[in-house]
Amino acid sequence: MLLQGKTVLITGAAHGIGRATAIACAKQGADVAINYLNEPEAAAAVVAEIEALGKRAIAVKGDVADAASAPAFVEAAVKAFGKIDVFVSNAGICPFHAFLDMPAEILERTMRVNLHGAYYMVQAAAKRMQQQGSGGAIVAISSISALVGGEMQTHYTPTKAGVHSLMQSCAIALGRYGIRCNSVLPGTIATDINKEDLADPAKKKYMEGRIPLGRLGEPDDVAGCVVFLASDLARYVTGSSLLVDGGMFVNLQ
Ligand SMILES: NC(=O)C1=CN([C@@H]2O[C@H](COP(=O)(O)OP(=O)(O)OC[C@H]3O[C@@H](n4cnc5c(N)ncnc54)[C@H](O)[C@@H]3O)[C@@H](O)[C@H]2O)C=CC1
Ligand SMILES: C[C@H](O)[C@@H]1OC(=O)[C@H](O)[C@@H]1O
Repeated sequence: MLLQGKTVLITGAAHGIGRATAIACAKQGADVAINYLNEPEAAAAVVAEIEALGKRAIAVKGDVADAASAPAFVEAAVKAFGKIDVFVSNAGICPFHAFLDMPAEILERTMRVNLHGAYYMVQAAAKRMQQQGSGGAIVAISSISALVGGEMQTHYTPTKAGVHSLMQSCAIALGRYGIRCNSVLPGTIATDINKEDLADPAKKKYMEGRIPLGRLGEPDDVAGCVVFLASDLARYVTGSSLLVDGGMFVNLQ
């Protein structure tokens, strides 16, 4: 088991990639604390699924855009499990919208959730890891969108570039404490975040056609890569990023 005896915290883990990662970590022996925004039933179902695997789990409500939610999440996990070993910053939104008439509130909310939220959470987790004195692993879910643009994502892609950059800088700031920081860059993974966008069959077919492996990603495709970066198999990996996109990025022609 790659995470036996570890405590893992994951933001935005009631659904999608966060949920799959929470369950994958438990399957590898971890106790798991999940943060959720406003889906108490879905969060409770994740907790139940982890407990059925014989591991401990808690769900903590909080909006990652609220700076106070970060220390509250970390404290709740420490109270339940005594320590934290791995932190996964996953919560994110992508309300597709055109650039020229982008409402300020959509821009600002996207920045606050995706970038400020990641910053507050990673900082709170790192503080605790530094106090514990036994290192740790931080993995942030960035995106292929850190590297390429999106017409309806002008507010979103900069946040994902920011998260990727945050991990690079944190790798330097936290390396002396044995805390590794890496990012995962998913391509197009079928989840609630893009359900509406991919409901258009032409758009879905176009996206699939751009992927050499021939299919959209599934949350579990990303979860396995997070487990790897969180585990001691990746003990000399920090400041790095892992594209998990079925080859979409390299498919020019
Ligand atoms: N699905 C995809 O194609 C890709 C997703 N990503 C990233 O993966 C991460 C997870 O997204 P998915 O699982 O795809 O979508 P999802 O919509 O299934 O999950 C996102 C989760 O974040 C939570 N969340 C949203 N705002 C929050 C807030 N303010 N505080 C706490 N939780 C909040 C939601 O409640 C939800 O449970 C996001 O950061 C997204 O940007 C990156 C690349 C591709
Ligand atoms: C939500 C989009 O389908 C998804 O999000 C990302 O980060 C990828 O770039 C995809 O565009």
